[in-house]
Amino acid sequence: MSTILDKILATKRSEVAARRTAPVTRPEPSPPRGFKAALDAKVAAGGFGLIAEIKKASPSKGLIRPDFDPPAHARAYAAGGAACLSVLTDQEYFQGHEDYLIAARAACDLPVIRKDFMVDPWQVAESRSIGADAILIIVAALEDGAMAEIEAAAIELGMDVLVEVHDADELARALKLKSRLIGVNNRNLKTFEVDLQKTYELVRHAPRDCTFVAESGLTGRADLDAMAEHDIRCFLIGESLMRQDDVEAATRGLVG
Ligand SMILES: O=C(O)c1ccccc1NCC(=O)[C@H](O)[C@H](O)COP(=O)(O)O
Repeated sequence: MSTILDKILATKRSEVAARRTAPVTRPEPSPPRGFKAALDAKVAAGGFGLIAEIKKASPSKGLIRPDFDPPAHARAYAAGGAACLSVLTDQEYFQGHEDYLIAARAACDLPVIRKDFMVDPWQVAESRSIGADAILIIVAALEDGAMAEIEAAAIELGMDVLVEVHDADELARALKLKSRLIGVNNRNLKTFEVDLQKTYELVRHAPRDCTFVAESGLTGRADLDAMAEHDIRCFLIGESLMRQDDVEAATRGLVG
C-alpha cells in the first residue's frame, strides 16, 4: 500500500522533471543566513531554538490558516523570538508556494528553511535562487547516494541541511552525512499519529555533537519543557502556532 510520502514523492518527481527544463530567472538572493548557527546561538544563550513554520494547510489537517499572510506571520514569529523560519513551498499537498518563502524572508532577518521534498540536487539550486538558507533531507525518502548528492549541492551553495529521521535505522543513515543538524519527526507519515516518546528514545542513543530538532505535533510550552528534560532544546512548530489569533504572543509564550 502506498503511503502519503510515496504519493508526495511521485508528484514531486514529475514536477521537478517538468520544471527543470525552464530557466530560473530571478534576481540574485542575499547570501545565506546561518540557519544552524541561529539555533545554536539561542541554545548557547540558555533559550530554546524555535523554527517557526509558515504552513497554510497539510495532508493530515487540510486548511489550517484561512487568512494566510506569510510576511505578517514572519514578522510575528521574529518579534516573538523565533530563531528561524520554515516555509512550506509544496503546492499540491500543503498549498504552499515559492513566493511565500520569498515574501517571508524579505519581511524579517531570520534564516529560512525551504520545507519541501528534495528528490534531486537541481531543487537545491532552485531553493537558493528563491533565498532559502537551508533545505530539508527526509531520510525515508532517499537512498544514501541521493542524500549525499543533495547535501553536497547544499554545502556548495553555503546552505545548511536539516536531516529528518523517524527511527534508529534512519538516524544511523543520517549520521553518514556531514550535517550535524538532525530533525526527529514525531509524526508517523503512514498513520499521522504523533508520539513524542519515540523522540526521547532516539535522542538518548545519539551522539552529543549534533543539534537535535524535535518536529511535529508540539502544542505548547509544557511539551517544550518536557523535551528539555531530555536535553532537546530546538523545535520545529507549525500548526499550533498558525492557529493562534495572536501569533507573536503565542511565539513569545513558547520561547520567551
Ligand atoms: O503535516 C503533515 O500533515 C505532514 C504530512 C506528511 C508529510 C509531512 C507533513 N508535515 C511536514 C512537517 O514536517 C510539519 O509541517 C512540521 O514538522 C511541523 O509540524 P506541526 O507542528 O505538527 O504542524
